[in-house]
Amino acid sequence: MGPGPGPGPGGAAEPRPLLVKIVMAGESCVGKTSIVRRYTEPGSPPATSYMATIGIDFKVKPVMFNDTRVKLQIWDTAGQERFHTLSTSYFRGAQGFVLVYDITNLKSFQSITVWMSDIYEKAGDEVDVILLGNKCDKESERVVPKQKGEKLAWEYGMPFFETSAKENVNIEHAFSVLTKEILEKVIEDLMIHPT
Ligand SMILES: Nc1nc2c(ncn2[C@@H]2O[C@H](COP(=O)(O)OP(=O)(O)OP(=O)(O)O)[C@@H](O)[C@H]2O)c(=O)[nH]1
Repeated sequence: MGPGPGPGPGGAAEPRPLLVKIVMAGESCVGKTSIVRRYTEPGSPPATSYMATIGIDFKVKPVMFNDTRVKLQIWDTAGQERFHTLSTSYFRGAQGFVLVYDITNLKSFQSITVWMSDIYEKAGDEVDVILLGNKCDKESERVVPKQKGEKLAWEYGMPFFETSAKENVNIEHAFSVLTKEILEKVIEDLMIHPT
C-alpha cells in the first residue's frame, strides 16, 4: 500500500490513489451488504428481499481526502456461522472495520464483543473500527436502546452511529469518519517512514 508514481496524462507521473482496505463484519442479516450497496451505489434502490452473502465480495469506492485520492476497497463478508472461518480470514491486513448489529436483534448486539475479539486477533488491536446500529428506521421493533450501543462503543474507544441502509441515514457520514481515522494514521506513518 502507499502512493507511488503512475502514468498520468501526457506521460507525467501522478501519484496513484492510496488503497485502503475496509472490512464489513457482524452477524448475518444485520444489513452489511445493504450498507455497502447504499454507500458504493448511491443511485440503486435498496434491496427489499434478503439474499445472504455467500463467501465474500468486494466493492471499490474512490474518495478524496483533503487533496489525496483514495480508493476504498470494501470487503463484504458473510455473517452466517458456516462462513465464519472464511470471513475472518479476510480480516488480516485490514486497516478498518465497519462492525454492524441490528437494533431489532439483541443477539446481533450481544455478539459484538465476540466479533471484536476476532478483529483484534486477526488484525491487531491498533486497527480502526466503527460500530453501527443498523435498521434505525424500525423504531417500533427496537430492542437495543441507543445508549447501550453508545456505551459499548465508548468502552472500546470507537465511534458509534445508528444507521439505516434503507432510509440512507448516517451511511456516508459513518464511512467518512472511518476513512478520516484510517488516513490520519496512514499519513502520519508516511511522514515517519517516507517511501
Ligand atoms: N428496515 C431495514 N431493513 C434493512 C436495513 N438494512 C438491511 N435491511 C434488510 O435486512 C435484510 C438483510 O440485509 P443484508 O444487507 O443482506 O444483510 P447482511 O448483513 O449482509 O447478511 P449476510 O450476507 O447473511 O451476512 C434484507 O432484507 C435487507 O433489505 C435497514 O437499514 N432497514
